This record gives sequence, structure tokens and C-alpha cells, in this order.
Amino acid sequence: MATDVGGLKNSGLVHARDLHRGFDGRAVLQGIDLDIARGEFVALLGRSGSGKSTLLRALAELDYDVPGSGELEVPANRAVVFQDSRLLPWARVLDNVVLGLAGRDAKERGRQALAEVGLAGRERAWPKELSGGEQQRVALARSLVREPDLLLADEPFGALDALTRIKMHVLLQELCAKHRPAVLLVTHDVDEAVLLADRVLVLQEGRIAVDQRIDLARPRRHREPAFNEYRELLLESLGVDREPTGVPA
Ligand SMILES: Nc1ncnc2c1ncn2[C@@H]1O[C@H](COP(=O)(O)OP(=O)(O)OP(=O)(O)O)[C@@H](O)[C@H]1O
Repeated sequence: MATDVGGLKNSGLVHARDLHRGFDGRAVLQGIDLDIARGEFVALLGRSGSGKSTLLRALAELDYDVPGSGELEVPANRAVVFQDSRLLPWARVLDNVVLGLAGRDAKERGRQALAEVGLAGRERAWPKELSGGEQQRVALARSLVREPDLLLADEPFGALDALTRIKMHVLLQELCAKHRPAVLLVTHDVDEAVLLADRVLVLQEGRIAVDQRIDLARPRRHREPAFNEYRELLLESLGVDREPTGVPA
């Protein structure tokens, strides 16, 4: 596998060709071709077990222990956010944000990042004193303070209640408009994908089966007719039965 973090061959930021990954002889990714442009927001949908996290971990280069092949170029300056915040319980909020960050102004940048996610004044709190949504805000601040070219997010809002999730969607839209990282967001939530992404991919049988551009003005709102059209299209490609008597698969 060739991994070139420096000289990207094309104008894209992420470049993957014919990526294969498998576990115990079972193929999970079976020839992924994917390009992500600088500043582009890509959402990744797929049924449970389709390999979304496997693909995200490949792009994060966190899968050195997983056998595979293919060509992959990703920027060195990338950040990963998971479903749980993975904050260090023994470090205060600000220290969690700036841990490992170089420079004399690191703490000041950390404070600014916390203010951006709506947590000014909570710098000295311990992670356990924060709600789940607040902890995810800290995780976002920890990523964004590093000004990543690529943000890889694996169901970052999956464990949050519906109202908090909506607030996080608004926040993420604002942060992305300001910082313009390229994003790969793994999600189960079709509405979340249509709301946030420039492009929505559907992973099926180890390949990207759908690559749908979302041509809606921002900021986006649920329930406008065009939004619903994209949602129905994607639900159909996921094989979700929308008949009244059907139970979603
Ligand atoms: N470390 C591992 N060892 C063995 N099998 C694994 C490992 N990680 C993932 N798998 C298998 O690879 C397949 C894809 O898993 P992956 O977590 O990428 O799917 P996913 O689409 O992210 O699923 P979900 O939506 O349920 O999180 C699954 O069948 C899973 O059991």
C-alpha cells in the first residue's frame, strides 16, 4: 500500500484507489475509489456492518493491524472524532483540548476553541462534570484547535438525544463554514447526511454504490421539498421499505 502524506498527486485532498480491507479472510472493503476535495463535506451511509468504520479507520491510518491493499493519500494534518468523546478523565477540559499542542499560545488557542463550541467558562471543569453533548463539544474543540485539513468523524452524534443532536448539527455547520476542513462523517442518520453534506456516499458490499451530490443552499433546513427528495432517494438506496406497513430494515 502506497501512502503519500506529502505530495498529493491530484488537486484533491484524499485520494483512495482500489482499497481493500478484510478481517480473518473475510473481505469488508472490496475496491473503494474515493476522492475528497479540500473543504468538501462527505457523509458516509451504509447498513450496519457494511464497513463504514473500517473505511474511516483506513483514512485515519489507524488500521495498521488490518490486512489490505490499495493506493491511499491522506493529509498528515487530520483529526478524528468518535461516538464517545474519549476525553482523558484525569485532565481538565482545557488541558484535554490542548494536550500535545505545541506553541506558547496553545492555551489561548484552546480557550478560543472552547468559546467557539459554546463552552467558555468551563475550561477548568473535569470531563465527568459535563453532559454527553458538552463532552462532544470538547472533542470537537480538541480537533478544530489543530486546524485539520481533514476531519474524520465516526457517528459523533450517535449517542446524543435528538435535541442535542440538532444543536450539534447547527454548531458543526457553523464550524465548517468558518474553518473549512474536508470532512468524512460516518452516520446512520439519513437526515443528518442530507443536512450537512456536499456529497453522500452509500457503502454496499464493500464498494461505494451511491455517490450523491446534495445541491441545497445553506444553511439547510429539514422538511423543505428538495430535502425530502434526497432523503427518499437515499433511503431507497439503503433498501429501507417506506411502505406504511413495512418495518424499516
Ligand atoms: N477488528 C475487527 N476484527 C474482526 N472483524 C471486524 C473488526 N472490525 C470490524 N470487523 C467486521 O467488519 C465488518 C465491518 O465493520 P464496520 O465496523 O466497519 O461496519 P460499520 O458499517 O461501521 O457498522 P456499524 O454501522 O454497525 O457501526 C463487520 O462485519 C465487523 O464485524
